[in-house]
Amino acid sequence: MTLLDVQQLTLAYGAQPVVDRMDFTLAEGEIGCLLGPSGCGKTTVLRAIAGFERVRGGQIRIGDQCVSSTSIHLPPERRRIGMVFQDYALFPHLDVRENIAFGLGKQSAEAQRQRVDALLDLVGLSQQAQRYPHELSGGQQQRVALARALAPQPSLLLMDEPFSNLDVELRERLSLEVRRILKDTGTTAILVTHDQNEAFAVADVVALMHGGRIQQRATPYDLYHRPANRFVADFVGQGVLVPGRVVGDSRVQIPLGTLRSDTPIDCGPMGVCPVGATVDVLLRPDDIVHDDASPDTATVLMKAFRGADILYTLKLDNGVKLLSLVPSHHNHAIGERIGIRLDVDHVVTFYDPVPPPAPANA
Ligand SMILES: Nc1ncnc2c1ncn2[C@@H]1O[C@H](COP(=O)(O)OP(=O)(O)OP(=O)(O)O)[C@@H](O)[C@H]1O
Repeated sequence: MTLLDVQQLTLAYGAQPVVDRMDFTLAEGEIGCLLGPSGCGKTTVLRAIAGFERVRGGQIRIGDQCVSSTSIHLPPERRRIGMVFQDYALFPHLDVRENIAFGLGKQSAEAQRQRVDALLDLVGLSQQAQRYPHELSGGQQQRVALARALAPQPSLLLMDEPFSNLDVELRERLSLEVRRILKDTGTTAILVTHDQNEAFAVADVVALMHGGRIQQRATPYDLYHRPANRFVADFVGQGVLVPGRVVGDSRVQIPLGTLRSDTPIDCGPMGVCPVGATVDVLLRPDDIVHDDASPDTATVLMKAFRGADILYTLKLDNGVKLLSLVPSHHNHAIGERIGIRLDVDHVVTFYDPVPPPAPANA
């Protein structure tokens, strides 16, 4: 069942448009993510769903109720929404147990105690129940904030950059833990972040925003392996675009060989690309495999040590640059030639029509 249905949502601050006719849905129990560069409007969308911003067009439905449209605006406290913010926003004068119990006012003392005990157990803080926020680490404070938001069993949980105040290692651990907690409780949630690793760790489905629009809504896997356009390909993961020539319905030739796509090569308005068309082919660092036995070689231009792997920037003799992720025990010097071969699972091509040359005397 669809729990959140955002249709043709249009938002603006004064005369400044922020979001333009955005569609976004979430099924019950699904975790979505709004991902995108700073200023693309993620937080504004979240605030509109929470009821803190009025919409300029379109509508937002939660369950079977329209909560926002140009004529309807349900106040935030009537939307059954839980929120987790970047700065935790815990009450400093209440201990962990009291913070979590805060939104449970109408329940009996015994029901409250049982609910808080269950949540303390869920977020792994049963031993810290009597502590005050200043006596907790950042990660522990964020878990309290999550437990507090989940306590009244919201129909939808909104999380705005919840991990950005944490160090990288904790961010990774907590994001996996938050996903586990949301799945255990069957909570429908939206995460807002500009960090793709966080988006991939937490979400079932990611909407990548840019210029007030969703560029692609897809699973993390498809966003990486089947980017819909150049912006998505560039924002998500690393990679390079190399020139390719279409040599058949689903085959494209690039400097290191011929790739076979599982779908016909698309030339936009022209439909399936005719033989001879030129396209750009996306090559991810994991598409280029280091292989001493390969007849194809490239020169090491740069290298970035990443612990388990080294990310090499390579140059072919024809000047084309590539990225290759190689286990770090293959430690090559800059300027060295190394053997490489293609190992491409998903062929991603982009076609942009080349404008005809201007007449010489124009
Ligand atoms: N209260 C406001 N008044 C006017 N303009 C605003 C207001 N809040 C945000 N904006 C503008 O609206 C646009 C979208 O802002 P928003 O905070 O939604 O982006 P974001 O994608 O969440 O960015 P970030 O990742 O930096 O938080 C930006 O250009 C921002 O400057």
